[in-house]
Amino acid sequence: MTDIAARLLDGKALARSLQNEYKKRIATLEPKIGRPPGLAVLMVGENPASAVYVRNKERASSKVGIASFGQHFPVTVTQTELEVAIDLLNADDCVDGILLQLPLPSHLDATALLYRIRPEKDADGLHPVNLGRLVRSEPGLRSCTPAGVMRLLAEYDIDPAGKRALVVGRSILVGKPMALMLLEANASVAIAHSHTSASDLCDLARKADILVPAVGKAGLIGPELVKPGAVVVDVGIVRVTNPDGSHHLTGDVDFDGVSRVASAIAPVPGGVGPMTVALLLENTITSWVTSWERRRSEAHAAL
Ligand SMILES: NC(=O)C1=CN([C@@H]2O[C@H](COP(=O)(O)OP(=O)(O)OC[C@H]3O[C@@H](n4cnc5c(N)ncnc54)[C@H](OP(=O)(O)O)[C@@H]3O)[C@@H](O)[C@H]2O)C=CC1
Ligand SMILES: Nc1nc(=O)c2c([nH]1)NC[C@@H]1CN(c3ccc(C(=O)N[C@@H](CCC(=O)O)C(=O)O)cc3)C=[N+]21
Repeated sequence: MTDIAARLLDGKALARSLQNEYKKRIATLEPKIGRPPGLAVLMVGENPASAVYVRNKERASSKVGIASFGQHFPVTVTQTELEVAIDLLNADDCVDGILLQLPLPSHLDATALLYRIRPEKDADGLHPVNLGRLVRSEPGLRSCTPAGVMRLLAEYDIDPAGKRALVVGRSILVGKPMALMLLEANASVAIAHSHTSASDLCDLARKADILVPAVGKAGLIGPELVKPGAVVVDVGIVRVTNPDGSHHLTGDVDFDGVSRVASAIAPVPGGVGPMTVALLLENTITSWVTSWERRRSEAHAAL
């Protein structure tokens, strides 16, 4: 095996510097706008990956000066109760971003709820209007995780143009928008999923210059699936129970093995996760500024 010491794609450090920029931007604009940006997170029940996300989001929001409007519902919450919560947040002028934590318990219709969020407040970029804009390569609010991956690649001067990319996973939250963003950046993109045979996954992965696993299965990607010199961006988040009952987070990638083959690797934790949080803050700030500009131009038009 070629022994290459892979570069670490340090999402944690990049997210920290982005947060410092956001903090300055908010401090400059808040006196003009007259209120801080507001982000509302709706979470239902207990999900370990969501709990990590919610905790990190709240910490980062308070650090940069975004007001949090978190609401945590029990698993027994009804569709109507969530609809009412979304309607109130849609109408609340202090709320710029609304995020509905996924997955939801199976008695709830996640799609209907995502469609109910006003597209201008869709901090997660999951409303069909925003997904449609992405398909068309138009500006709009974009899914935070794939947008975070693209920002991380750019930071390390990794240009997907002309490269072969493989995205493993095809969810609306990560896999599909990830593939579209890599395509927009002129990569030749393939997508693998649960119906892809093990041998096809192996063939596709070993050809990929950029490999983005987004599945949630620890150890799915070992060194035998990685082209020497490839860039590997691990999106998966898996909570593993240690023998002593404590927990740690890992991704889809066998980090030790793959980092000997890849030229660059984004680890879990410390890679894509913090970038997701950063891009969520960025989307919220974008909505805050856009809604202020819209209101200002409406006020001018009324004069
Ligand atoms: N780092 C971060 O910021 C974030 C991390 N995550 C993590 O990323 C992972 C994926 O999240 P999400 O997309 O929401 O999850 P989903 O469960 O919605 O999607 C998983 C995808 O993986 C595919 N899949 C399942 N098993 C295999 C397999 N053996 N081989 C190839 N593909 C497979 C599924 O295929 P099919 O469509 O056929 O079912 C599906 O498309 C999770 O671990 C999640 O916690 C999620 C969001 C943000
Ligand atoms: N509508 C919706 N949008 C999401 O984006 C979404 C979601 N639902 N449901 C759950 C998943 C999971 N997810 C994570 C984001 C960041 C970290 C994160 O900050 N990870 C740190 C963890 C550090 C620590 O250990 O605290 C890291 O990887 O370094 C984790 C998980 C977003 N998700």
